[in-house]
Amino acid sequence: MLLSVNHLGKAYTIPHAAPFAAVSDVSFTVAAGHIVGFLGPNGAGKTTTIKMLLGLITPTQGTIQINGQRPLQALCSVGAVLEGSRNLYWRLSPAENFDYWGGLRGIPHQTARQRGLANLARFGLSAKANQPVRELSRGMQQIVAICCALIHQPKLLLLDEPTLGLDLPAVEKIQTIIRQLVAETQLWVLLTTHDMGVAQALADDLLMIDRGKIAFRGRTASALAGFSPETYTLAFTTPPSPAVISQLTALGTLSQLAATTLLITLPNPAYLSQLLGVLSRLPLTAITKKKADLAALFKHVLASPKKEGEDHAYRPAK
Ligand SMILES: Nc1ncnc2c1ncn2[C@@H]1O[C@H](COP(=O)(O)OP(=O)(O)OP(=O)(O)O)[C@@H](O)[C@H]1O
Repeated sequence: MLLSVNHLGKAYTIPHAAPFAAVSDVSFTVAAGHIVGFLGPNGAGKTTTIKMLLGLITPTQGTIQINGQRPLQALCSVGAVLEGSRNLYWRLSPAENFDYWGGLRGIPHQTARQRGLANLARFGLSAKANQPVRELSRGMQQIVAICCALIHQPKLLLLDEPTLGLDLPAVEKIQTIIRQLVAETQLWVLLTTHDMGVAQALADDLLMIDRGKIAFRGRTASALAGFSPETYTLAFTTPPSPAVISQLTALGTLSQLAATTLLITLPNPAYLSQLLGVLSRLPLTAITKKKADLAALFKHVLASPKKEGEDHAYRPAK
C-alpha cells in the first residue's frame, strides 16, 4: 500500500480555550486510481492533513504509513507543492532552484539540474531556465515548483491548490502536465483544489473531507454515475405566468434563467410525475435533465446529514 492513513487526528492547542480538532479520525488508503482529488470546504482540514503526511506537523492521534514507513522516514518517496509562494526561491532561476532543492534531497548537482531541465523542457519552459523565478508568470512558477517537487523522483506527489489564481490556459496546461506525469511514471497524486472543474477533469478517485472528518470517498466516475440531481431545464414558447411560477415553486427550487427558461430542482424523483402534470398544460418546447457534475455532488455530500463516525455520508439518489 503506497499510503495508509489510520484514525488520523490533529487538535491544535489554543490559549485559554479547549483544543481545536482540525482533523479528527481520518482514515484512507491510496491503492486505486492514480490521481486522488482531496476536496473539502475552507477550513475542512485538507492542508493540516497534507502537512501531517509530509511530517511538517505531528498528529495528535493516528498513524500514517507511506510505503510502509512513517512520514519523516519516507521523505524520499514524497514530493509536494504547497499552497502559497514558498515552494521556490524567487531570486534564483529555475536551474538554480533545481540545484538547491536537489541538494537538499542529497541529489548530485549534475543529476538534479539534468532532471529539472528535462522536465522544464517537457513542459515547454526551457527558454525560462535562467531567468529569476520572480520574473515568471504564476502559471510558469507553478510548473517550476512541480519540477522541483519531482527532482528526487518521488512516488507520491502532494499538490495543494496547484491551479489557484491561474487563468484558464494555465489551468489547462497544469492539468495536462499532471496527466502526462501520471501516464509516463507510476506517480500517485493527492490533489487538493476548490476548482471542481479541475477535480472532475483529473481525479480518478475522490476523498471529501468536512469539518475534519471524511465525508465521502469513492471512484469519481461511479460517484457521478450514481449521482443524478433531479434538476431540469424547462424551455417555453412564451414566458410562464405568475400562476405557473407559483405552481412550480410548490414542487421544487426554481430559478429563472431567461424569460422563457426555468431551472427546477425537485426534492426527489417522486415529484417528476407532478411536474409533468403541470407541464402538460403549458407551451413547453424542451425539458432537459441536468447532467451530474462534481460541483453538484460536492454540495450534495456537504448538505447530507452525517451520523457520528460515518465516513460515507453520500448515498446515490434513489
Ligand atoms: N496552527 C494552527 N492553530 C490553530 N488552528 C489551526 C492552525 N492551522 C489550521 N488551523 C485550523 O484548522 C482548521 C483546518 O485548517 P486547514 O488549513 O487544514 O483547512 P483547509 O481544508 O486546508 O482549508 P482551505 O481550503 O481554506 O485552505 C481551520 O479551522 C484552521 O483555522
